[in-house]
Amino acid sequence: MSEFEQGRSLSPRGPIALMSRFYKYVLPEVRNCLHLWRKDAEGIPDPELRKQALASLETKQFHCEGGGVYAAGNLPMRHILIPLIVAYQTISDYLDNLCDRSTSLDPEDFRLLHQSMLDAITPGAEPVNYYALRSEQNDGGYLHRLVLTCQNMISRLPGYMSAASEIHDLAELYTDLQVYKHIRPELREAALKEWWEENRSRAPQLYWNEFAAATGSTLGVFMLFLASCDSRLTKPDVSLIRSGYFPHLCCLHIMLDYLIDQEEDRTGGDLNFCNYYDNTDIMLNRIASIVEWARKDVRNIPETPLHRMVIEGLLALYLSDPKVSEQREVRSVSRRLMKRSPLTRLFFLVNSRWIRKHLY
Ligand SMILES: CC(C)=CCC/C(C)=C/CC/C(C)=C/CC/C(C)=C/CC/C(C)=C/CC/C(C)=C/CC/C(C)=C/COP(=O)(O)OP(=O)(O)O
Repeated sequence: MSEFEQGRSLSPRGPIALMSRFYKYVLPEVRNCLHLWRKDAEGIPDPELRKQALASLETKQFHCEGGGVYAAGNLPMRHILIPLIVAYQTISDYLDNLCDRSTSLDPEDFRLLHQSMLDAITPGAEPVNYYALRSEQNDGGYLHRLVLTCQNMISRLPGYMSAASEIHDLAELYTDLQVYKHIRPELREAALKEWWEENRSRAPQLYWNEFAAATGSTLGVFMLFLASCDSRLTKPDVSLIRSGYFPHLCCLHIMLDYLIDQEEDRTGGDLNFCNYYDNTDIMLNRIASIVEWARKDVRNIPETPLHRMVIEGLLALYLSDPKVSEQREVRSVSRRLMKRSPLTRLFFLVNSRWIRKHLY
């Protein structure tokens, strides 16, 4: 009987164990997957699709590397989790680029593109022409291969059927966000607020911009992939895990992502969910509250130490980004958020800096 079947935890208990798994297994294996997708993307016939696919792999590599942390939660299953997380995150990053750089502002086009993410997590779903509503269409099968890779990996997760509907729900929220976030700029805020009105009972403590941020994180889905490695996973387990991640931990993740892009987005006139507070102090207090809510939520799910480390890791990873020191206001928010940081966070901070300096 395996360690897993005996019910013993496979999850790292502390930051040193987590980082050693990250360096030894996760980082090299994620990079290997990314290398294979890069080779694949180089063969995309349409020059614009090729450019966006390669750009997403180039500039958003850390999304897959960070997401790969979930494979450290079950090393024996990493041969499934890593290709799955990399393929799913790569679809999301590629489509985000296509929507951002799109000449069309057509919500139906964005929805059809993102149907690929829903198909990726639906075993047996038949891929369609996701580019049917735009002019660039010939990716040589790149997006289909990403979708089929996810489906193939998911079919090897023994507990997946218990998690499927919650994963679908999170992916659908992500899809809605990507549609509303990319339509005509003057319609975006109203569309996002209307959507929040319909969904606000899911996140009663969050404002509309924070709810929208929460839906933009892929971490709830990754955590449910990890949980699906357990053949004994039940639907009540899945609900518990989902509410440990969504909305607060997911919200924290994307608010940090937007925080560090604040000035860039302000200059470019891009929507940024951190720009909807009356002043910096209010934003800081909201983020600090979200950290506390996320900490409280993960206390209710098994393997709490791993999720606590994810919270500390997110703060460390994002707030150590070189973009922080280039923005006066963000630097000050970051300093205040990092005040009285626990040792675990400082340890992840040193590691994040080290990785950026030596492994990039
Ligand atoms: C450098 C490195 C990888 C270090 C990590 C090492 C480390 C310290 C590990 C241990 C600590 C730990 C547990 C860390 C947490 C890691 C983690 C879980 C990271 C998350 C990575 C991830 C999945 C990122 C994805 C982010 C995401 C989904 C972004 C898209 C969301 C979104 C809506 C973005 C905004 O889009 P847009 O406005 O269009 O802007 P851009 O196009 O510019 O993005």
